[in-house]
Amino acid sequence: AWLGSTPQPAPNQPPHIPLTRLLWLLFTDHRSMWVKLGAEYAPVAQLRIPFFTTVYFVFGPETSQFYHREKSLNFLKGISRITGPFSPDPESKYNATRDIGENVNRMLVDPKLTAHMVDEVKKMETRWKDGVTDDLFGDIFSLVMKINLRCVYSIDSNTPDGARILSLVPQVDPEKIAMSGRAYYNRSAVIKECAEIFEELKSLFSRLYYERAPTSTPQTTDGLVIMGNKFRQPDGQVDDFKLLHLCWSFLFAAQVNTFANMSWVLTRIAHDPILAKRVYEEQVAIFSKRATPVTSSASLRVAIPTVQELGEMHFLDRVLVENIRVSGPGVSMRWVDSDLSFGPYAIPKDHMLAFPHPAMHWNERLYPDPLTFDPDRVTPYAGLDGKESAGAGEGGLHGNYNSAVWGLGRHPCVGARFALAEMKTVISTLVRKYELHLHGGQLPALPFQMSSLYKPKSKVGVRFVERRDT
Ligand code: HEM
Repeated sequence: AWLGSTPQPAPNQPPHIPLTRLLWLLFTDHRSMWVKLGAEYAPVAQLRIPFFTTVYFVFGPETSQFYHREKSLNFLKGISRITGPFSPDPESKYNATRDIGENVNRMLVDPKLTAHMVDEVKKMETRWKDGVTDDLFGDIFSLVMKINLRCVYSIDSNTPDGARILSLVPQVDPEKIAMSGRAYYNRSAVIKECAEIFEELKSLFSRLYYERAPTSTPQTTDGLVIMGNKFRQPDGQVDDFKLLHLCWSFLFAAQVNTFANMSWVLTRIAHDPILAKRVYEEQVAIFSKRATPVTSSASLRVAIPTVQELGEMHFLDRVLVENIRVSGPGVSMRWVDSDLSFGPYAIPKDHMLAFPHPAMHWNERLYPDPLTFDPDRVTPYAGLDGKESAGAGEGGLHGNYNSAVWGLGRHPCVGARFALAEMKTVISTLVRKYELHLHGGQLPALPFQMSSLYKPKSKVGVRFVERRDT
């Protein structure tokens, strides 16, 4: 009955989306699915998903402030309904968000941060044969994980422990698991495998902590030691579960979108010579402003950007953010903790409430020609309802309720500044040294995915041709 029929909603209940309608759009036109459903059902609709729950959807910019600011919408419970069984903490008892923010934002004042990142880029380059990678997204995936382990937890991926962590973490990447068929038809086996990996990771992280803690000073910048100290219990032992949970949540949160966005932007640069020229020219302009200007091609190829210089890369900023907007098919989820209303509609507690990003980010009245990548776009502060965006005038990454690329309101991305620093350092380093050429010349096709940023189905090859002295 759930598949075929559309129940009549109670008077104050929003309309039902027939599951067949959603499935039809999914298979025939997944890119415009949320935009079409938004056009048909905005502002609120419900969908009964067999064996799961009823999900209420709010669509578009008119609902953005309500969704992002409402106190009784539970972010952690929302995530844990999807990925919880495959996480170290199925009941989401420990909220690692604040600790993650504290950990990564502290790194931004480390003067060696960008040098460490550039060093990891160099190691990646040595693995390319004749400057060619046939799997850009794969290479960037491991680059980002290596940078994050090294910069935040001082774990070198070339050590046996680092290499082991690097091989284990992708196996418990909840996004990958949620997109794999096995998570549904062989659920208990997948949960058991995850639990075994979490046990091994827990011992690894705690052992590294105990090895380092005795010789560390109060000024240490080693995030693993700082966090371990924080989780020290009165008996001197570290709460190793919290340490594991934090390390895993951080590695996952810092990985999925950062690596995908960095890879997409490099792919676009390799595909579009005009974009490549604009990105490169901004780099030239920024480095020529140094007290000792970096002007020769040879010195430009090896210069290491400072965090302050990264902040001046405004064009690259717009490229990165525009790419998240275009490449994000994802749906944000919250658990409804207490009964809510939106306009005439009642949204009962103990259900899921979802905000499909495309219904706002690909809304053509807000973003004309929405699927076209255009870094010169300006996102209006006033919504389609004519009302000013809640954050109007505040500025910052989370100030405009028409743009949720970095999250908004009660749950903004705590790693946004770190992610930008990392993406800009890597892209700046590669673009100053190389001209990029995309194999086949075509942007990769986009498969159906529920992930927050698309990952292409097939591998993306890029040739990095070293720039010559001019
Ligand atoms: C391109 C890279 C990134 C993008 C596009 C991105 C995007 C987002 C978005 C849209 C949200 C809000 C989700 C929602 O409302 O449901 C979010 C939350 C979050 N992000 Fe990011 N993120 C990125 C990188 C990072 C990094 C590098 C870290 C950590 C180092 C991080 C940590 C987090 C955390 C912990 C939250 C949850 C915040 C909370 O509990 O309120 N993110 N991110």
